Amino acid sequence: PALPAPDMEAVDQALRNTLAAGAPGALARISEGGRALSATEGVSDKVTGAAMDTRARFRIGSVTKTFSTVVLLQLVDEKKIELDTPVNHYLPGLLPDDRITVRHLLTHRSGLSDYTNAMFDKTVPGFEAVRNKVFTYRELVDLSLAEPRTGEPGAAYQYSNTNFVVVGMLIEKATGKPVAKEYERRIIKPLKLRDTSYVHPGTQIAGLHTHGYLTPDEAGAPLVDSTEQTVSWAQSAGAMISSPADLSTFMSALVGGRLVAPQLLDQMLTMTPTDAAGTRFYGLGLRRYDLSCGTSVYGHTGTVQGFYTYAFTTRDGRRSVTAMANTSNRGVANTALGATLEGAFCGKKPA
Ligand SMILES: C[C@@H](NC(=O)[C@@H](C)NC(=O)CCCC[C@H](NC(=O)C[NH3+])C(=O)[O-])C(=O)O
Repeated sequence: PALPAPDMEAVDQALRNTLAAGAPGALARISEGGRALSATEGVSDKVTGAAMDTRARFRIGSVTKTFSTVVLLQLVDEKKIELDTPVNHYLPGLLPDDRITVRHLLTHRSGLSDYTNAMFDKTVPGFEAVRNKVFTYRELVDLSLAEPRTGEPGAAYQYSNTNFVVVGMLIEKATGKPVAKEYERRIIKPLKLRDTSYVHPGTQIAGLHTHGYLTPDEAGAPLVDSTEQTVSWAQSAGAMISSPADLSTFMSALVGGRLVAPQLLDQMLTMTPTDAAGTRFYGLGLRRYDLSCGTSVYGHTGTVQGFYTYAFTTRDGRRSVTAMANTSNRGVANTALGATLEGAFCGKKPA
């Protein structure tokens, strides 16, 4: 069934609400049938006053997890990795439990704790301590293994960046190549994603880009320009750079079967609920949101210092939406910005 036309007034109101909540800027870009509708509010650079621009690049945070999942599932299709094989079979001795499988990583059911909770317990000091640091994958995994596990393998969904750091290790072990090369040749080149790159440990966002501003824990404290960082604390769990158009191209190509084999896409789309209301789900490195109008959308969210992103598409990939606010922390952006999805996919609310 055709979707109702996007309600751009509602989308823009959601952006204005995001600014009222403290974001310097916010944007939404809706692509459908080769056309794009855009909405922007506020500034992408607090110093120059440059306006938010849907052509600009930015840090996509955990949307990176879906890119990493695509690469891993291509390796599964090539019989280099099996989903239900223990991780320690490929990376001997890495994890303290031989029962943790590759699938547990992609579904956040490994029980491995998320080292970023302690790392960023104090938001700005935590960020300043790591923004120029370069970690090895092993160092990040060791941070996690120093903490108690959150549960038995396979027992429950518990979001953890550690899972996708291990996914990066699996990709590099199976291919003998850095993940940057695998993203490039398996996704970025084939889809011609000209604004998408993985430049870890570089700290710059090349070309036209949005500045990100981290909101401190202390109410009223000045925002911190967090645009430049290595994102080495996240890497294959969150260090990708992209643009609204590229993310929409990626998400619609994914659900359209252009990136992973059909039976593996089916597994990626096999969801378990992650919220009490039963409207939020997680599959393999992919979220599903069930919107108020009954439409299910698929994609991922991303939180990296100074940037909050939603990148979602319909099941048939016909309509894709990228929304982004250039601040993060204290839920400043999430809720208000999330309302863009309702306007973009559900159209005008019934009177
Ligand atoms: C949940 C989210 N995950 C991600 O995008 C990953 C890469 N980011 C995080 O885990 C947040 C790290 C702290 C950010 C910092 N927060 C703090 O420092 C809190 N003390 C910030 O808000 O910028 C997702 O999937 O949407």
